[in-house]
Amino acid sequence: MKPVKVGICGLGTVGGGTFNVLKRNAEEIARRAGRGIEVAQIAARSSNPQCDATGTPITDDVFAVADNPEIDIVIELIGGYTVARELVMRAIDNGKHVVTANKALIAVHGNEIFARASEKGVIVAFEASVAGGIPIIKALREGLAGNRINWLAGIINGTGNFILTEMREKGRAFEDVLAEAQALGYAEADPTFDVEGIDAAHKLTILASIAFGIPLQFDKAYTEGITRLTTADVGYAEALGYRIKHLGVARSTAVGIELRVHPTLIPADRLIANVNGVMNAVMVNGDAVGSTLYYGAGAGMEPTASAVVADLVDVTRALTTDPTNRVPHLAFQAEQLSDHPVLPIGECESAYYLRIQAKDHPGVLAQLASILSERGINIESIMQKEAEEHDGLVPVILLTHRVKEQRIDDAIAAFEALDDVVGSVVRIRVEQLN
Ligand SMILES: NC(=O)C1=CN([C@@H]2O[C@H](COP(=O)(O)OP(=O)(O)OC[C@H]3O[C@@H](n4cnc5c(N)ncnc54)[C@H](O)[C@@H]3O)[C@@H](O)[C@H]2O)C=CC1
Ligand SMILES: N[C@@H](CC=O)C(=O)O
Ligand code: NA
Repeated sequence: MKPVKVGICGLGTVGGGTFNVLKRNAEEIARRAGRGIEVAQIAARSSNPQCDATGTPITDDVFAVADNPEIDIVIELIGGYTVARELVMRAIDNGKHVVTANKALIAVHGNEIFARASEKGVIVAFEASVAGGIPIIKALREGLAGNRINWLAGIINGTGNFILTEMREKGRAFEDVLAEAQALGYAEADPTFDVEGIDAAHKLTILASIAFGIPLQFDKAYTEGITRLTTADVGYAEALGYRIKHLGVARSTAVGIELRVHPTLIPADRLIANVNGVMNAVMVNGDAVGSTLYYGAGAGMEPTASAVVADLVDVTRALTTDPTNRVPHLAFQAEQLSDHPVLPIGECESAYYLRIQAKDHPGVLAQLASILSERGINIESIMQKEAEEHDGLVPVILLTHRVKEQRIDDAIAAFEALDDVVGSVVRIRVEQLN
């Protein structure tokens, strides 16, 4: 059988990795796909020193790939929402299948893209868009298809986890580690997407749709990054037996779906609390299977290429078998997506770590405790440190039981109104992830 012809758009970290893996493992890949996969054209603005593409036709126009009648599958690896969207739509309109690593594109324009792909009878595959090399989309769509998914929680930004790990283990400065993550090809073109949680929110949006059968709703995701975390809070969390990780959490409740990305305290003995560096991990809890955990490299040249190539193999197989019997884009049949609402953050429930800077006066603790008890918030533990010599302020650290976020917001406002409390209260969510 003749090889499937693919075009790579964007020859950066992931594009270069994809070319290299396709070339190095060509024989193995053809044995799995049932036919060869040949890169017939590349669109790139410049060459990539980590990838020798000599002999493959190169253009600087990505639309030339989408319009190339020889090409069966367009691989979008340029990133961004604008040109990438036009490119993918053009490829679909031309009847081509698409493989992309672009979570921003899928989270924001996926509903439109999938509708057009279904109309045209083509596949859009995006395994590399979430958690890099971990086959989490395949696991959710296929491996867990018998379950009602209760919740999922993941470390889904490699750059952010790399920064937190290096800061905690080696005391390195934030900016210094971020620059290294960029040099290693982990970071987004705009690294504020990584450190402000936007990239993780893109990925969480995709996972939640596949887990719960809801349309993609990135605009409803609550997003908080890692830039406001302090080493003091990392230390206090450890003293209480927790690690702080940047998590994406999606939970199905009777009234709606929680969709939130934020730093989170996790008990230090959980496997996911020990996922370090660029590694990602996603826990998925299903009613039949219980809790499961998926772990692997969340970013980088070849780990991400691994997922891109797996999608190419899937599409190639689908081309040679019954094209009407495909796994739906969001795991549920398009006409079966549910309108179960995504909840505003105030309606979401979790436990909380609170750090309050209090004046060293008797009775402060009693005031704090009564504010919580008046609002029906139970205290799990309380820790009061020595007064800091330079300002005489006492850090008071409280862990609460689970409660709706709006009640904690209300308690924090009452704390901050006390004469004996100075500055803003630090609030970090806590998840047990059992
Ligand atoms: N780097 C990583 O570890 C991962 C990246 N991704 C996603 O993969 C995509 C690509 O990311 P990277 O390879 O890291 O980015 P990159 O910046 O290394 O590569 C993108 C390449 O596309 C080229 N490009 C951009 N616009 C173009 C245009 N209009 N015409 C021709 N070439 C164009 C750029 O010159 C660059 O060489 C993004 O959507 C990113 O979010 C997903 C998972 C992991
Ligand atoms: N910038 C992203 C790349 C992979 O999706 C990350 O750091 O996780
Ligand atoms: Na993946």
